[in-house]
Amino acid sequence: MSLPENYARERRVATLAVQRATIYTQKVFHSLVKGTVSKDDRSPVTIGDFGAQALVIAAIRHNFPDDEVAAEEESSLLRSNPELRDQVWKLVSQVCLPDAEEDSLLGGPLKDENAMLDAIDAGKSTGGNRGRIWALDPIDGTLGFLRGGQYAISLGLIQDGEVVVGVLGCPNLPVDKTARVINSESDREGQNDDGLGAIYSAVAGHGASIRPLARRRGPEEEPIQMREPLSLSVASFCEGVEAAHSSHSQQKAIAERLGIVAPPVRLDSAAKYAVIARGLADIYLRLPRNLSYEENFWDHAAGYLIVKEAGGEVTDAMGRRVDFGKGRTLAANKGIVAAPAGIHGKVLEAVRAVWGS
Ligand SMILES: Nc1ncnc2c1ncn2[C@@H]1O[C@H](COP(=O)(O)OS(=O)(=O)O)[C@@H](OP(=O)(O)O)[C@H]1O
Ligand SMILES: [Mg+2]
Ligand SMILES: [Mg+2]
Ligand SMILES: [Mg+2]
Repeated sequence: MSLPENYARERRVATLAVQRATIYTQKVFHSLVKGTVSKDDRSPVTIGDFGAQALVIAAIRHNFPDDEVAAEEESSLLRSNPELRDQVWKLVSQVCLPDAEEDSLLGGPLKDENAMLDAIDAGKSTGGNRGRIWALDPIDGTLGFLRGGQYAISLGLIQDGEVVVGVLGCPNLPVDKTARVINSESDREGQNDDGLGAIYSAVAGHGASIRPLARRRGPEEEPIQMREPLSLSVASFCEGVEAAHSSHSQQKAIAERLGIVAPPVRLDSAAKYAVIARGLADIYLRLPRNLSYEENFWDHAAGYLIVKEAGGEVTDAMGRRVDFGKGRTLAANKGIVAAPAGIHGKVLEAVRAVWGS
């Protein structure tokens, strides 16, 4: 089989599929704000996850019918709950891209509820290190999504165990690299939402780029590059919000050891990868508190490639290469350390001193 040189078609389809799914999740979020969807239970998350997964997988299957997809959700809850299913379908059936030609590239609207359920269930690949497998998280950072903070639609193409295409839709990240990163609805006060929403993408060996989410037509892609901080004393790091997912105290000790003085930027989801790739912060630390936890590979595939292609290095917390060919989880790895290539070694030394033993 001859390999496509730069995966241009894969990147284009993935970017548009992620754009369509973000339009959908924003619709869900607004119906949540308006009160048409209740915030008390998990339904907004569920409606968001299921619909976004259906929209992305339908687009992939339309364009690459021989590829496998491994995605977070499956449809049994929707099949047994007609009311929820109707809510999802009502929103899914309204979503299209602003540009008709681009929308038809994705296969146009989904046909009916059954097509939606089938698309959701086409995400059951078990992963592995052979062939082409798309890893999809339809909403990563579900808690951030609910809060009106950061969440991401994360889509990566893994070929023979290597990530070759990565796309991250980040509806609540600024396009402008000097803007503030919000992480809740209340952070937005006084801020103009117009500049929010970016899609990051990367192809192995071909760099990473950003484009605004809301652009109507044309590429408007801009290459991105990480900052190489002149000294660690001016660097900043980002970490997750949930103290159960990573050790804030150990991450603080590592930052102190490195001479980092700025407080951590805390945000949910794979948007953390986008934030360092864009130069809004420098280092992403995810040191597990629970050593038996295996990271889902869809939480990392896209972000990993975007950071690498923006000039970064990404390993696990023990300095090992991140292995995406082990199934639906990163079974051979623990935690994540992502930093500009020039300082990654130093960061790892500090991680080893504080955590490695
Ligand atoms: N115990 C534990 N340790 C590490 N990671 C876990 C754990 N439990 C869940 N998850 C996964 O975390 C995903 C959300 O990651 P975040 O980076 O947004 O979380 S955090 O902000 O760091 O707290 C989240 O993804 P989503 O479910 O898509 O939101 C989970 O896949
Ligand atoms: Mg996730
Ligand atoms: Mg998810
Ligand atoms: Mg989840």
